[in-house]
Amino acid sequence: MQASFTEEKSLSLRRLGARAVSRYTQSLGAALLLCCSLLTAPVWAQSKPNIVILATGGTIAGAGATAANSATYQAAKVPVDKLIAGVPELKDVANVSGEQVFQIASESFTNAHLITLAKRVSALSKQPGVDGIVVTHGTDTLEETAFFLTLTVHTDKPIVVVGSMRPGTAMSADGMLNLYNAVSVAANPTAKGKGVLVTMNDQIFSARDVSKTINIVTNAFNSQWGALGMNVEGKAYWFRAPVKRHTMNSEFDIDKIDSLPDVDIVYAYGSVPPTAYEAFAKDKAIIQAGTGNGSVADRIVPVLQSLRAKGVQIIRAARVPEGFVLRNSEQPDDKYDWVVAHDHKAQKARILAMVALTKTNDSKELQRIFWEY
Ligand SMILES: NC(=O)C[C@H](N)C(=O)O
Repeated sequence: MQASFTEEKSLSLRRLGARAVSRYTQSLGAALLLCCSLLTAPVWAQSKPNIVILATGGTIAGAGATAANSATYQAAKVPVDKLIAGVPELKDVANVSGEQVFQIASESFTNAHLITLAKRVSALSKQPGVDGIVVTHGTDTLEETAFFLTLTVHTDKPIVVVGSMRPGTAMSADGMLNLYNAVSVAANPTAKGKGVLVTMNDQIFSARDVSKTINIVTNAFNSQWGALGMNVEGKAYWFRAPVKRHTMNSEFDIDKIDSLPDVDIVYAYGSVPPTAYEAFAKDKAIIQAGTGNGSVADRIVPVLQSLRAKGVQIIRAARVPEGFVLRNSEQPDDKYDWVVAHDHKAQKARILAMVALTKTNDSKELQRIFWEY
């Protein structure tokens, strides 16, 4: 049956509309296809971040005689270019370059090493062509170096410190995946502004409160406050963020620090003698890793009061692995003009005290700094 004019007109309008809709759909589809192809372009086609690896030695650069030697090896043997060559997948996540700053086991780090490394990190972080920095480091003092960097390097670019518990020559060596995780995190924009990070055993820790707590397994690093997140197959999953001051929000700047004052640690125990404290009488500060809540033996109190009277700052930390030292609990800190280290273990308290003493020798200012960092 022939359709009437009106019907024909409406029919053609419908056809026009349908054609327009299908053309629009086709062009929309093409546009979407183009966007998707750009988004899923092969990794090499996307511009990748530039990450610099500063190598300092440690077990991650270690070598053992056989694959069974996971604990018997020599640290600080493998140069940075071989570390990078050993993980070809790094080029999938970043444009990587390497510098050999030192080649030492980290138990041999000194204050001079800390300053040299931090100044290099600071200089690199100021270069527009550098998007992130990875520091490979021995695990023994990794936490101290990472904390020093987070206190003194003014950048929001990701800085990630990484090590390994087994040499690359061992079965189930952990260094390669640790390095891949570290570069992935340093290349990840979501890692910006979180302070210096430590990646070990797939976890991402804050440099502030991570410590090596076990000395012969690959999950050697822990924080009593937990990891910030995890890195799995090159992707970071965050669950927490730091609340203490660091990097851009720090009042300390490595570009203005050329030396560090003497601060040493006394490890307290039943019958600890006064000589352990008097040995450091010329220091700017003595950290006591005290029993329990940072307690001080009654025979040691007058020794510390005498040292304080000579200008030595007394800082009470605890040898207990978890918890934090409360001011005036069991010890009259206000009366004796002592400082408490808050939740910092003695080795971290020493780093913070050295940095703080480059700016102040006032015990009330020191206490503020221990609350805030
Ligand atoms: N796993 C390690 O890296 C231990 C070594 N002693 C170091 O700190 O350099």
